[in-house]
Amino acid sequence: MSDLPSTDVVVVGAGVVGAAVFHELAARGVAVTLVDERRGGSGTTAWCGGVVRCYHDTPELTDRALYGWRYFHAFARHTGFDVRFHTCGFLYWPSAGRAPAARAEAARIAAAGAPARWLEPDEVTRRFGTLLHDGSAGAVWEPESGYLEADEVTRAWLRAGRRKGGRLVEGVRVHEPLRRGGAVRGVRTDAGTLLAGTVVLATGAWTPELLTSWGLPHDLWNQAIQVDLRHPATPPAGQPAFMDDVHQINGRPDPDSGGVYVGHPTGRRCTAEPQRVDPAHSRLIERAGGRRWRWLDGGSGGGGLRAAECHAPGQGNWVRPLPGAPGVLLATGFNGGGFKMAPWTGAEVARRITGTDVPRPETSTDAQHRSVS
Ligand SMILES: NCCCC(=O)O
Repeated sequence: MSDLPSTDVVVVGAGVVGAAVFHELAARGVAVTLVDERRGGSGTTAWCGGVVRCYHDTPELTDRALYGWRYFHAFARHTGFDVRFHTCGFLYWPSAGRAPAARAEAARIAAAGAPARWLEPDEVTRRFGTLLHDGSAGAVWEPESGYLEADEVTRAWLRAGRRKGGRLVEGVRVHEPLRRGGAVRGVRTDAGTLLAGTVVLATGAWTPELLTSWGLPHDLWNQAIQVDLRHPATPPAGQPAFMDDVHQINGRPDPDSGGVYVGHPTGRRCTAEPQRVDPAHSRLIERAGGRRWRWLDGGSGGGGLRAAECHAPGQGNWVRPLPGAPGVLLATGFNGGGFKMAPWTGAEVARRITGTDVPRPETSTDAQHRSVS
């Protein structure tokens, strides 16, 4: 007996990744049900900075991110809903010794149709010098990258997925897998059983404890992330989103408040529950960030976020079957970068379930994106 209507695919977790998978499957005519114990988008996604950039240290991850970059630039065409892509630009400083590889990867990104190029140190200083303390290293510059509001994107995917026939079940907890003949064929929930051909776990930071409670071995873990909202004395005009492997900081502007989000890795393992901002870590953020950005000298703090990210070994990005649990697909372990990978994840899950490739998303402005400003 099924207490919720049976479905081809049940997706567990209505964060940004689960919502992307839900929409992609529904758009492709798959009967899909998305279940979350909370309102969709109200978990870790509610705290997500929504940065979308192309550059990564490996071509495989860059290509996945490029897929997302193109998709987000054509979000309305894919979903029917308009969500603004804030193209504040993205600046990436590689760690010492990686500059030649970063320069080559920027050229590869540009050849793939997304504006990106290597800026020599004097050009970094010329463009961003009023903002910088340390502009001495070269950097990758992506003028058409930036961020989207993750909660808006998630709710748009959920609405679009429902309009395309997907079923969204919020406020219902998934307890355990339903096993039939050696495979997982659904889940038991607060609302009864839900039979499904495939179970997709898009459970983010809840994945490690979920798998442990299901008795399934895994090597995923959660790491605490802290990102502070800083309010410079003078709002920094022209502030790009950034990732800095020299000083170990990342962030993006927040025009609504005139501030800038700045994060610095905590390196600490944690449970899935959101935490309060740790003032000791805020001091580390201020110190590390102040080595790069001049505006961190003055100004004030304005809160921030401290939450858990699900990490996987190696380069992460686990969109794959779960060993020992036929019928289960994992879509997690993005090591903090799940937002920009969500479109690729939706396409990859759809490919694995339907056995067909998903065409690369084209933006209406692909051609004009070939030249770098
Ligand atoms: N956790 C923030 C990472 C952002 C990014 O990967 O671009």
